[in-house]
Amino acid sequence: MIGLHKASVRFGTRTIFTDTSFQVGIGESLAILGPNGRGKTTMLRSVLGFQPLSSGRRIAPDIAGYVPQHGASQARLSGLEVVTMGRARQIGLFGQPGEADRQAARDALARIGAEALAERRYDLMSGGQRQMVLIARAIATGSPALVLDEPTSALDLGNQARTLDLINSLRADRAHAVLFTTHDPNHALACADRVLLMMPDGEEMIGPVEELIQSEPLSRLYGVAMTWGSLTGPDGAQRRAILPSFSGRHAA
Ligand SMILES: Nc1ncnc2c1ncn2[C@@H]1O[C@H](COP(=O)(O)OP(=O)(O)OP(=O)(O)O)[C@@H](O)[C@H]1O
Repeated sequence: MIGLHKASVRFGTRTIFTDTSFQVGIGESLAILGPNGRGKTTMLRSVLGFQPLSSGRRIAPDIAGYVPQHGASQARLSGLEVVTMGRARQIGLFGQPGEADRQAARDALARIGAEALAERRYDLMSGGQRQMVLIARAIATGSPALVLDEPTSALDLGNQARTLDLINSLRADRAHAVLFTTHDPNHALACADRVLLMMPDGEEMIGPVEELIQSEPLSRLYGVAMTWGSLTGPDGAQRRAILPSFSGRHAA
């Protein structure tokens, strides 16, 4: 279980959120959406205990798997070594990673289809490659709570699909609670059970994906008209996607 209980964060006179409560249970995923600078990262950092609360409390296990928005480069470590760092709790303060830790790290890379990054230098990787390694590091922690800050922001479309599939498989395995932020409402449709909308006026709305991923609240959220479009999936089935008004402009 991961979340906040009547939590508030203020920076000086500026309130980011007030009296916010939500809980994500095992087997569930919750997506946070909101405009730039509204406070999504601050909310994740509050859940993780990195951001002190002005009031209220957080609900989280001792260790959570965390994928930050930007992965700082770490000198001369391989992808596998960075993922193995996720095993810190199992390794202990003065311990050395063993074969079981390295295998858990390899398994985590394989789970996201990033085995090829194991032997590459992390500090020389692209932003998207680092993001894949950090997702694997979060999985390798073995924590039941995963907190991902815009996990698909630097990824190409194939890796976005793999990451959304991964989040789906994590909630389907009934062993993880997943909390993530995104700027793409279709990613919430793809792999979230509930969403928390951080509205521009300071209000927060929380509810099932089917209720809140809708034209009216999303148009208010972003200040851009949002409409449904229909498309045919690879299996021939009809699907719906929610799109901003600029979609398809100048398309043939
Ligand atoms: N430690 C801090 N002290 C003061 N202000 C801060 C601090 N951390 C964040 N902020 C401010 O709080 C606001 C929310 O920032 P945050 O990074 O949480 O937004 P966000 O919704 O994740 O944005 P984006 O979508 O652009 O990533 C911003 O205006 C930011 O400058």
